[in-house]
Amino acid sequence: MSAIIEIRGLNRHFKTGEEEFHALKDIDLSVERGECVILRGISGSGKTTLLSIIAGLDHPSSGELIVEGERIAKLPDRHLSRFRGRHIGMIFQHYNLMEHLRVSDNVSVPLIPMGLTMEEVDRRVTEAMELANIAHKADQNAGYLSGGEKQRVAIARALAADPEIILCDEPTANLDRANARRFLEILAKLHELGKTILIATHDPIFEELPFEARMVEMENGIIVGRR
Ligand SMILES: Nc1ncnc2c1ncn2[C@@H]1O[C@H](COP(=O)(O)OP(=O)(O)OP(=O)(O)O)[C@@H](O)[C@H]1O
Repeated sequence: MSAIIEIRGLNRHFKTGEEEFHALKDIDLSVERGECVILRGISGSGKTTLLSIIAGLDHPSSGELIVEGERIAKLPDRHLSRFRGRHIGMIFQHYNLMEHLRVSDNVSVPLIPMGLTMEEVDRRVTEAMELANIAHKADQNAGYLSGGEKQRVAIARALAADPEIILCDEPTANLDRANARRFLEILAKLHELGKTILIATHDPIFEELPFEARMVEMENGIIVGRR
């Protein structure tokens, strides 16, 4: 296996007035292709900051980050968004759906810049909705869905471009336990498909994942434990 994400000596400082806040401190993390990594830690430990940097939504203050062989912090913005669109799917706690649009339209959004034929867009959207168990709501407006269904639309949207890497930030925070368990089942399917998955969470339900995952504990911007 080769590392799909390689992080070495990564730091992130934020300037707040005169103060400098050190949100990530000397992070080393190597994630193999097809691996599932659970980043755990209390609120404020740096999980979201780390995921945002891996997604190229934020930049490290120093250190090295290589994703799919690219030093992404060095990519110009235009290339970075294309890179992200192709390689990274993101599932966040707030789903950011376009509520007045149909489920299938929401799922097709990441495919728009890819210049695909209508048939190819339809094929990918249908496949992603089936994988995320939301195909039966394809024509419904996203605004009328339940919380669990909205999340499944967000999952389908993250999968539409068939990215190798899936990043999830507190994905079960707004779900009841039954929907959280359904989310674990979808993750198991993605794992079987060989996706590389990183999840930031403090939800103990991830102890029940039906496949092997690596636990990485964060505290105050530092990785304090791994297993
Ligand atoms: N843009 C910013 N400016 C200043 N401080 C920031 C900024 N972004 C994050 N931080 C700080 O960095 C620390 C880590 O935040 P982060 O959101 O990564 O934590 P987290 O572990 O994901 O927490 P949660 O579980 O609550 O989402 C926090 O103390 C936060 O206030």
